Amino acid sequence: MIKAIVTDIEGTTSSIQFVHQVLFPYAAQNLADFMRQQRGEDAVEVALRDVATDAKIDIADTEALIAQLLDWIAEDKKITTLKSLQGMIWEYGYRNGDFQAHIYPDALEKLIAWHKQGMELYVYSSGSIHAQKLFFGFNEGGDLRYLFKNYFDTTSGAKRDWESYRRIQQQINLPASEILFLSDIVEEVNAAAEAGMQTAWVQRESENVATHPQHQCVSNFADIQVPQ
Ligand SMILES: CSCCC(=O)C(=O)COP(=O)(O)O
Ligand SMILES: [Mg+2]
Repeated sequence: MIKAIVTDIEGTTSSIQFVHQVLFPYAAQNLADFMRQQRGEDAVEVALRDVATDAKIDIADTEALIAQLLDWIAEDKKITTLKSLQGMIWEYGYRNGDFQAHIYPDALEKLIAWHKQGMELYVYSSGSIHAQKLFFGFNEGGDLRYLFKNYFDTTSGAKRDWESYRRIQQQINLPASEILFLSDIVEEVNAAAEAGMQTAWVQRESENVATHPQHQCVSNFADIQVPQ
C-alpha cells in the first residue's frame, strides 16, 4: 500500500534542459548584480557566511564570493547555500515573467490524478524549498503548489545518502514501505530503497529502459504502478 509519493524534480517531473539551459544560466548571469544589490540583507548574509567559511574566503570580498559561486554553478554543485542563493535570484525571473518552469505532461497528469485520489505528495530536490515552491508556483502547468503537502531539500541531507530518506520518512510519519520515491538518478533511488522506501527509477531519455531488481523502471509517469 502506497500512501505517499515523494518526487525529485530535475530529470523526473521536469526536463534537465530547463534547469541547465534556463535556470542555471539565469542565476549565473544575474548573480553579480544580485550580490551587489542585496548584500546586507539577512538571508543573503547568512548564506554568504557559509560560502565564505566553506571556501575560506574573506566575507568582505564580494568579488571572490561571486567567483566562487559562479564556479559552483558551472560545476552543478548541490551545496545548500548555493541552492538558497539561486532560489532568491530565480524569484526575480519568475516574477518578471522571464520564464515558467517546465513539467512533462505525463507528470502533470499523474500528479493531479494522485492528488485527486488522496495520495500525499511531496517533493525532494537539491533546489532549496523556496526554489521548489517557485518552480511549482510559476509552472507551465499553472500554480501547482496545491498538489504538494510538503517539500524537502538538502537541509534533510544529500540525495544519495540513505539517512536523508530516513529523516524524510520520519517527517512524513508513515512507514517507509508506504512511501514511493521517484527519481531519474539511480544512486538516489538506491539510497531511498536502503531506507526501506518503494522506488521508481524514471529514465526519460533512454531508448531502452534499464532494468533493476529493486526499483520499478519506467520511462515516464504513466507507467508508474502505485499499489493502493
Ligand atoms: C527547484 S528547481 C532547481 C533544481 C536544482 O537546483 C537542482 O539542482 C536539481 O536538483 P534535483 O535534485 O531536482 O535533481
Ligand atoms: Mg533528478
